[in-house]
Amino acid sequence: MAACMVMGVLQRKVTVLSLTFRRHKFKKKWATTLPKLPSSSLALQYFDINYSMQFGEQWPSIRISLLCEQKYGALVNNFSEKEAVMKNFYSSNATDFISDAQNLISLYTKEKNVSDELSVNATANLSSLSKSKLTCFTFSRGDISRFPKSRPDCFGLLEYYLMDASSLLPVLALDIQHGHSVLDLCAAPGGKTLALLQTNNCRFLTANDLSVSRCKRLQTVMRSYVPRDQRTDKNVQITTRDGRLWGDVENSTYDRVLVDVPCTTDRHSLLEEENNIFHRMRTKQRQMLPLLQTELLLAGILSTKPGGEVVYSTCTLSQLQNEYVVERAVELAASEHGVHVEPQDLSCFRKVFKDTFNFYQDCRVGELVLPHLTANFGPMFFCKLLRIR
Ligand SMILES: C[S@@+](CC[C@H](N)C(=O)[O-])C[C@H]1O[C@@H](n2cnc3c(N)ncnc32)[C@H](O)[C@@H]1O
Repeated sequence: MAACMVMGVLQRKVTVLSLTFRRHKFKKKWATTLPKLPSSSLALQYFDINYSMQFGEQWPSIRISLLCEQKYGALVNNFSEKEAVMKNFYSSNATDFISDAQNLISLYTKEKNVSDELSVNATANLSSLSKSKLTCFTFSRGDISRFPKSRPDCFGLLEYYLMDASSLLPVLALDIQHGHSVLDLCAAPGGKTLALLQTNNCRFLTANDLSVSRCKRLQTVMRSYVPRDQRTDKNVQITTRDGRLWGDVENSTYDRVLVDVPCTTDRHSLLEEENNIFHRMRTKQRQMLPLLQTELLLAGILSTKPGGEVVYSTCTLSQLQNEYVVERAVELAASEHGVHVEPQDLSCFRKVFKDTFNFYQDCRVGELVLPHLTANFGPMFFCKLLRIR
């Protein structure tokens, strides 16, 4: 009897031990077979696989540029006392890349054979570019000088906003004309919103972003750069709605819509661990990006008036998030909503901004700025759609 009890206790111990042993064994195996790579390394692995296929022999050059320090431009605040700061920029050998392009445009339009080569659409784009009031200084190709931190002018407004200069290309492509109503669907933290206001052409601007905390940053940008009388409730409205639903709320309303979507933010993903979309816990969210982007672009299309224009932009090189999204949204707008939009030819941007940016030559729709060691801006994809009806 006593022997039986001892055997029973021993058996239970052995069972418990073996269970415990198995659990530890499993844990150990899990830990050794799945090393915790930093999110930035996962991003690099992912880009190496996908972008080497997409860009072929150009990939090593883009890759090294993405891993090196990004170049900035200084968007001059047209609302500030800007003369002194502009003089300083010129004396430090920076130039305004937009006025450089405008000089090229006037040369092109004088050379009759060059303007004959351009489509009607491209000629219209050039004509609106030549009237742009935006001013953004950059250092020339190969010059890696940096701009100092912006300071307030005598009225307390900051004199310039530092940003990737290629971020201005979607704003320039949007071609805001006097009296236009404008929607910036994914606006925070507000670099492009600020540029939209700098055109001084918006009759009314709605800046929306789903994130409340990022909208607070947008409000800070507005307060730091835009005088109070230019951001009254009559001029500017800041909202925090889900942009995907915008088409239901304000259908066919705006002359111009900017859809600057969340994406894999390739440069950020390679260099920063914080808020990295390649974190293992965010895999699903990353995989869902093309769907979210398509829904946002579709909402942007629906909220544009017939005859109005939408610009879609990202800061990724990914074809899945760029051209494919545009093509899918164009299809869905027609099939599900009977709304017709046409991608516009922006190849003239490649011509007139070639001294500042390095463009990819083979996009099916839209234009893509590729990072390059001598002009380390981008990535920036932008595509303009004209709503026909
Ligand atoms: C690339 S950032 C926009 C950058 C901004 N345009 C700028 O130039 O400063 C994308 C933004 O989309 C916002 N977003 C994400 N999902 C959204 C949604 N469903 N509706 C509206 N905004 C969204 C994010 O909070 C993020 O601020």
